[in-house]
Amino acid sequence: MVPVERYDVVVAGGGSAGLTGARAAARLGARVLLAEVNEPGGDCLWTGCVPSKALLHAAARGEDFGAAMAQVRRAVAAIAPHDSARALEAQGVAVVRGRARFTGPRTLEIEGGEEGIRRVRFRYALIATGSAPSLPPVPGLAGAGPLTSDTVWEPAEPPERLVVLGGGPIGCELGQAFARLGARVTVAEMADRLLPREEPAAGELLRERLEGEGVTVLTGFRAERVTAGEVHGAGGRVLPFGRLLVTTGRTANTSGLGLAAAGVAVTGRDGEVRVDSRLRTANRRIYAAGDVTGRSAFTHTAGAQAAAAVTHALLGLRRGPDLTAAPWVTFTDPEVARVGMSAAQAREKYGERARVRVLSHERVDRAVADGRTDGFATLVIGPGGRIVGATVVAPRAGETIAHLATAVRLRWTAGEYAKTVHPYPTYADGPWQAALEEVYASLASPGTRRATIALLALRRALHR
Ligand SMILES: Cc1cc2nc3c(=O)[nH]c(=O)nc-3n(C[C@H](O)[C@H](O)[C@H](O)COP(=O)(O)OP(=O)(O)OC[C@H]3O[C@@H](n4cnc5c(N)ncnc54)[C@H](O)[C@@H]3O)c2cc1C
Ligand SMILES: NC(=O)c1ccc[n+]([C@@H]2O[C@H](COP(=O)([O-])OP(=O)(O)OC[C@H]3O[C@@H](n4cnc5c(N)ncnc54)[C@H](O)[C@@H]3O)[C@@H](O)[C@H]2O)c1
Repeated sequence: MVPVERYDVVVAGGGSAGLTGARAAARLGARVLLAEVNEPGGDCLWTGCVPSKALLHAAARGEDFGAAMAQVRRAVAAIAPHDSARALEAQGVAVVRGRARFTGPRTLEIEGGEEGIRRVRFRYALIATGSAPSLPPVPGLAGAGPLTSDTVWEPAEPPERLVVLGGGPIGCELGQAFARLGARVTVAEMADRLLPREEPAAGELLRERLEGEGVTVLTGFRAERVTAGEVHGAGGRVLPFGRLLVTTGRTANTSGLGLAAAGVAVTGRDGEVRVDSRLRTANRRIYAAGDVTGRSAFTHTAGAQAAAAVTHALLGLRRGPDLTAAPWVTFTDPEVARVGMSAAQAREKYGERARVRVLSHERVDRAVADGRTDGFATLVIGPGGRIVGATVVAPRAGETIAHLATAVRLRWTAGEYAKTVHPYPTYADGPWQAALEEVYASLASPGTRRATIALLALRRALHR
């Protein structure tokens, strides 16, 4: 009979959410066990953020394919020790290699570790099992041996005639990187533009940039079937390919987790773990964070959710993460960075009370000096003049968006944002100038103008 071990917190999955959740629980003094089926690190480290950013960096430097792949391996190897079982154990987290499966509302089993099956009883559990690439139900697609973001890191040479199906963040980042590394790339997107969740101008600008680099971009392309070496789209469009890379979305990892035994509900549509605003599942002792919830698609938001979930479970503190002000970045060249609402979302929510300021980077001296005036900054302003969203498209836009995230979180007005003097010449000057324009526009309103003219006249009389 296998003895039952007892822990305050058991974490299933050692990716961005699980690592942060386990460390946070250990820091609070809890007995924590982390179960991970592979090496800890998750998608971000092994097949996601880290390799894709390393690949983009190597591609931007004009390295050859072999050198770029070596850079990918170096980056992963340099970061892996920080997420390793050994590092976690040193931080007070017990780690077991194996697959976790709930056997009841307060128990789970971990199978596959060196010690065979482990039986565990928990006070709280955190489901952090992430997501996996999903293939759309296109006849012939699975049989064509498509690459995904899980497997694209294997080729020794640039894939010849690469068709990337899906022009979201993964498709655009990898499509640009592989094109710069010498592959002939087509990106085929179902929507009418690339990055359809972002400001329309961002997708259009990226399209121009990619086409300028020799990538073929097809929008409004819905794949209907795949035959030997060809993707057939609606309207008779045919795309020949050497390799296919499918980047059309991801599915939550919930199968085989024993969720029914644990009383954890999943959403009907996509099978994600259903959570409330405190990240609690239908079983109040079990929380979930990260991609598996469908409410987070980024490493930083996964970590924020996991830390909030563990704090709530162990200390009862109601500190849900405020993801309305969590920024995100697509690391193409130029980068597309966003926080909060798009212009369209704000107009839908606030109607006439929404205002949008767009500043072309032709007016940002740093962009002029760099010869990179193709970008722009958008400030989305809601009721009371508050900044409710922003987009920056530029080199290193991800750095610029961080300050705007503070503005959105603290509900600053454009005037308050403009009070922080920004360094010159930087790309951060773009949103700052956009905020200043908003301030100048309010100064030009008839009421304010009358008041300043009256004050001027008074001061003239006093100081002749
Ligand atoms: C190509 C690509 C690029 C990306 N770039 C970025 C980026 O630049 N910035 C960004 O913020 N995000 C990026 N992302 C998204 C980011 O990687 C994910 O949002 C993040 O990894 C999600 O973290 P997670 O903890 O929810 O899941 P994961 O990191 O996937 O971790 C889940 C872990 O659970 C384990 N697991 C699954 N089932 C079980 C089980 N039953 N028992 C035990 N363990 C289990 C898995 O092995 C895995 O290690 C990118 C993703 C991809 C694919
Ligand atoms: N830099 C980052 O932070 C980063 C980078 C990569 C991925 N991610 C995250 O990972 C998640 C997954 O990314 P993704 O790009 O795979 O998914 P996604 O859902 O963001 O984009 C998939 C794209 O594929 C298109 N599509 C769907 N079915 C199609 C079909 N049959 N034919 C053609 N196009 C089709 C969609 O319209 C969409 O634009 C996202 O939520 C993303 O935010 C983040």
